[in-house]
Amino acid sequence: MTSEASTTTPPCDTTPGAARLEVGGLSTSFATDAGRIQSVADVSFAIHPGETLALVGESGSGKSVTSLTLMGLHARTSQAQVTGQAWFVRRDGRRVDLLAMPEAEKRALRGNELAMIFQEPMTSLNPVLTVGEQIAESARLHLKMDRSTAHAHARRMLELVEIPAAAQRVNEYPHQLSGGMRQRVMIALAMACNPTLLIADEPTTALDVTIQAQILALMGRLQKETGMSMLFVTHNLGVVAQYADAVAVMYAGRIVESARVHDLFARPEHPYTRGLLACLPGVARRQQGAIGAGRRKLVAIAGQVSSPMAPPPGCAFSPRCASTQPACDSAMPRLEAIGARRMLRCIQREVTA
Ligand SMILES: Nc1ncnc2c1ncn2[C@@H]1O[C@H](COP(=O)(O)OP(=O)(O)OP(=O)(O)O)[C@@H](O)[C@H]1O
Repeated sequence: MTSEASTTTPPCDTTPGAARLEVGGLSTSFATDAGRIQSVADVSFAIHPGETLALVGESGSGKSVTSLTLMGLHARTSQAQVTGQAWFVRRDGRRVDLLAMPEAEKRALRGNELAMIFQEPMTSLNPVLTVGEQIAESARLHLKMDRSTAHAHARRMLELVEIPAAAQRVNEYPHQLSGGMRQRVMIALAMACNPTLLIADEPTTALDVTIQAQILALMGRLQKETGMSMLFVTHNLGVVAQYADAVAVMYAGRIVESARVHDLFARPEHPYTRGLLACLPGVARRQQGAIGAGRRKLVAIAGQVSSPMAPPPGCAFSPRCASTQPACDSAMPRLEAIGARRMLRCIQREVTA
């Protein structure tokens, strides 16, 4: 652990009580044969009602671990150790800490007010139940519907996610559906109890580009209609530019920068964010009014992410940072508020300001 670990960042929202979810100083570590690894450290962000926060970062940066920690879905065998807070405003207005609540209470929230969809629906759909039975089961459990009302609800949900011939599909098994249809079923299942927060972990990555666009458009429409908030995990900044309201950039288990999407694309502050945006084709940047965006070539950031087993003593990005200086290697910079809904973890700004 680094010197910063003892001083965690408080929830980062500037208007207390306005957010649907306020995460503060969330850290998750796992026991492995080679020792305990810190997969996520001091993660803080806020999601407002009806808004989408995109969590972006390279593979292994801790996006999925953050989502699974919020849902309380780590396998028991992983011996996950979690600290921090995640204040969630329930439908009845009560503010509860997702990380501190008893498992039974959490189970009642999951699939109800709090739902999640994954990249590969086959891992979460039950292969031996029809898609209708799966949606109906959730409606019976959480909405206390009787059998026939729940079955009718399942069909309506399939219609809502624009599955053609829903009356017939409701009686089919997951393996009878295409990848895009299965992802729609996952969304129907997640939406069955009208969640107020949906966590979507790379929900379209496994699909081809046309189907991806359809699914993203569908999710955008459902969000508008229901007013739910969304945590959208992705490594695709083009998707962020088009669909998210706010964005938090993760690097090696930590948030390095967060902002409203337009602000981040127009004025990226962290050298890592600048590197990521340089990798983005001009069209997505222009959509967000990014300064000086042209038809850029895709550029990869040189170097590799440090191993979570052996993190560097200071800023984890320092070994790859073009503007690093000696102070960057002495202590992990803190995530600091630098404006309305803007956070930055970098000492460069203090030095150059
Ligand atoms: N159960 C576990 N036990 C040990 N290490 C884990 C466990 N789950 C995740 N990790 C490690 O935590 C780190 C973060 O993983 P995570 O899956 O959150 O990354 P990610 O940003 O979601 O990547 P991707 O985009 O590839 O899904 C990685 O180094 C991963 O190997």
